[in-house]
Amino acid sequence: MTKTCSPHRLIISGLVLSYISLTVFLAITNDINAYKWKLNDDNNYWIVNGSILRQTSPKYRYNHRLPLISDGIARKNPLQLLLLSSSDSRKQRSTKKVKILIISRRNKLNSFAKGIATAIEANKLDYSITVGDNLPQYLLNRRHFKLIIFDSLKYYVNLSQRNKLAVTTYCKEQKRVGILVFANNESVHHTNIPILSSNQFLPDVASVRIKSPNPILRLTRDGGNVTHNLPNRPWTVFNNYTHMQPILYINSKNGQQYVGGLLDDGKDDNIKRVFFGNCIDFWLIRLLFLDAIAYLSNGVFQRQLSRWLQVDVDDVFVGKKGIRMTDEDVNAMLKGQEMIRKNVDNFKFMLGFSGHYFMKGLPTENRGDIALISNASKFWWFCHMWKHTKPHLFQTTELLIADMERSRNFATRSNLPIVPGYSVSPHHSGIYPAYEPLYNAWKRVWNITVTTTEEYHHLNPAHKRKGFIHKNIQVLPRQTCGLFTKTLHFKTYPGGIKRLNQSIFGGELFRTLTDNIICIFMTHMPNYANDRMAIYTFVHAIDFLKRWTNIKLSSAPPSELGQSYFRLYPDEKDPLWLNPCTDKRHKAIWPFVQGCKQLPSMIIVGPQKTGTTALSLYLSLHPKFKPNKASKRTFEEVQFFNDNNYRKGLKWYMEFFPPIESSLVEQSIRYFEKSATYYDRALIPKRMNALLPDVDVIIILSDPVKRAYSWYQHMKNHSHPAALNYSFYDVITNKKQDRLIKQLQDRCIRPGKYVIHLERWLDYYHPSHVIIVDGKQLIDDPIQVMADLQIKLKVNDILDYSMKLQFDQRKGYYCVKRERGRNKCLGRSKGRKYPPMDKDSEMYLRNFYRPYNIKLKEVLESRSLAIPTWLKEQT
Ligand SMILES: Nc1ncnc2c1ncn2[C@@H]1O[C@H](COP(=O)(O)OS(=O)(=O)O)[C@@H](OP(=O)(O)O)[C@H]1O
Repeated sequence: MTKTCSPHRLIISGLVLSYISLTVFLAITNDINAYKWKLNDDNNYWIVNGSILRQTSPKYRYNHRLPLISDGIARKNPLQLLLLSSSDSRKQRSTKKVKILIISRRNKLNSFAKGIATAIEANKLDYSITVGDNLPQYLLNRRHFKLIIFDSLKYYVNLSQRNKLAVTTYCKEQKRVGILVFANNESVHHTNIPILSSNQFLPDVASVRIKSPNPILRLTRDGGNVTHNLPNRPWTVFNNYTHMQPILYINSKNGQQYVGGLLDDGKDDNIKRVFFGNCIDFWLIRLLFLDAIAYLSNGVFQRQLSRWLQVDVDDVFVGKKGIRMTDEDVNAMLKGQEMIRKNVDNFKFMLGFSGHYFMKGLPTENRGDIALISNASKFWWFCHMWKHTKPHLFQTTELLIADMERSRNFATRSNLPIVPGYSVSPHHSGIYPAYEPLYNAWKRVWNITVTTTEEYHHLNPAHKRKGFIHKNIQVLPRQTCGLFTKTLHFKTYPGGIKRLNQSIFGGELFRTLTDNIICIFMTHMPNYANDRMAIYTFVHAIDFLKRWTNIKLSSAPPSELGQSYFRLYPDEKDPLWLNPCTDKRHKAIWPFVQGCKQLPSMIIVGPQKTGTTALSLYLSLHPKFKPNKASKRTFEEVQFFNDNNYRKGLKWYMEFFPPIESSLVEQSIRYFEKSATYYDRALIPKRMNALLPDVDVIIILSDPVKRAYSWYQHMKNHSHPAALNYSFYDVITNKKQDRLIKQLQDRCIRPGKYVIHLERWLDYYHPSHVIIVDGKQLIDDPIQVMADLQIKLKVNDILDYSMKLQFDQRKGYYCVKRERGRNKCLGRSKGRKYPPMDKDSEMYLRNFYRPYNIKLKEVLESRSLAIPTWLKEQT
């Protein structure tokens, strides 16, 4: 959990004044004004609701009757009910395939368009982005956009007739697709949209105010005049409009009022539009943006108003003497908690403890430890490591378990009300990248079902953090509130208190609270001691949120949050294993770094029955190529990226590629594996690319008709009941719903729809990493295939395979030459003898595959990939 921020020393008095004035200026509730924050080290007393609170040391007492947090809380909590019944959650699910289209004036990567994209992503919605040169062509056949955003007002009003027609036709035909337009420091004097004109209004802005009520307001609430954190860019104001209504007013310093946001409710042409006169980096526009996208998409992109808040206070006993909590700090924390509870139903701080450090501070701080235990029932508690040791550093799982058991004994002795099933790990160690012993020990000692991390997929960017489930433990994304273990005093806050206030009052923290339905923050004990910055931060952030939004905040036990999170985002359940060696932070919390440098650099992905075993054998004859270690557990193939093995985690895969002796490393030996089922499984290109983005993907394409028949024969040989009882023709043409026949039919036919699967691979791999091998040529002339393949694999020492392979009359295939005796051929299950395919089946399948093959040739051609001879002949 420890993160360091190097604090800057600033002059405290000015800061104090500025932050007090800001607080007062924002007219935050009486409670907050009454609460006295500790502003410097000398001023360490507290005023709550007007009176100084200095509680005498509470007696250290054990309360044996303190219960575990019971299901009762969960039952009372509205979360589950709401998520089950909410139309918002249904919409969340249904937005999976629908998207927002951003049409950008300049290029896709300009920072303004990126800002819009980030806001969309942070709200877990999908988008596409185009530069919009040829909109009719772009919009053709793309029916999934429910909203169009222009990042430039000027570009929008000056669209060519052709592009404009394409956009308006699309909006009308796709039924009620709205348009959102941002002015980005631009004025529009002569516009070909008669109802709108604007001129430039330079930055003399005193305040901004929402027009309330107005039809788009839902999440946003009119909080009054905004005078802080105003945008640096000049406003575009709209000065001549008809049939539209203002939604945002700008007040200049000389007292004039202008319109900075407009709504066209679509009465004229059935297309709703919203215009913003400034950019999304102004917090109020970003907030209104969320309402605008909901309004303009007729609710498709509307998100629920409920949010769930969890604030973890990690390491409550861990900390150097002098920065730990005193009993007064504990009282202040309880008071702060009371304030938060007024706005957040069921809220309690969630305290994480490492028992070893209990009572190891200064005398006043030890009284703080006692106060925490005495008030244990007023908080939620979660277990942590006994000495705060990173789990991946334990030598054995037994030692890890023993450490956790010590923690559990401490909790039992101290009667801590442990929240069921929740824990976190020091420095995120073992959660991601997943360290299996941690998952196993957690299950065994604490029956953990939920944890959190900031590290999945990476720490940054924060808005892309996701959740996943591993070994039945739900891992939820955790957010940052801007406070770290070493953030102790306002005066040394990095960037000064101004920076913290910016984050609270509309900035990063405010965005995090508005964007995330479930917000889990990690703070640390010293944030509640010293200047008590955490209380300041959360009380103000929540108050500001209440003032400017209609969001309803509640808290619920983590087990509830876990279930709800994956109900909202079922797509996130499956983890994605990335290479820990490519992220400095991950590398530091992963004990097997040697292994992650040692993964395959080429993979034969299939499809099945195209000659994958033969190709794998040929590759292994090359002195530079090494196949994965054989394993009895997996027979011939590793199949890591398929569901069952993938769930075993990365370490499991790495064991197939043991470290190569150093002499061989110098010769740059390359590992490879072949798993023929990879080719046609939907999730595999994504999973493989996440772990092995630079791997060479080798795909063998043979005539799909013959491939289908080969599979049928294979299954017959394995006594599949449908293959034994039905002819090939019956199986491939069967329309009945018999499960076994359907299953066999599917495996005969589906992999051969090559183009469908290939396009998925090409979504994740550049064609320069995709190598197509002609399956027929692999049978007829493997020596030439291997010569070409070595060139594609950029091998320096080309092996002449005529030295290694020769045709074997008995087998009817090429086999490996041996110095003495018979050739080494593949086993009986490869190159089987079976009767030729019947004509009806062949004709049926030829017709069936024709359109797929035509498309396959087009795709291969368009990516300059090799076209197999059999495909050229058939199309
Ligand atoms: N040298 C050599 N020896 C034997 N067989 C060869 C060889 N080269 C290619 N083939 C063709 O490979 C087919 C088996 O394909 P796979 O190895 O990909 O099958 S599997 O998916 O791994 O089960 C196999 O299919 P069947 O003829 O149906 O057995 C062969 O057509």
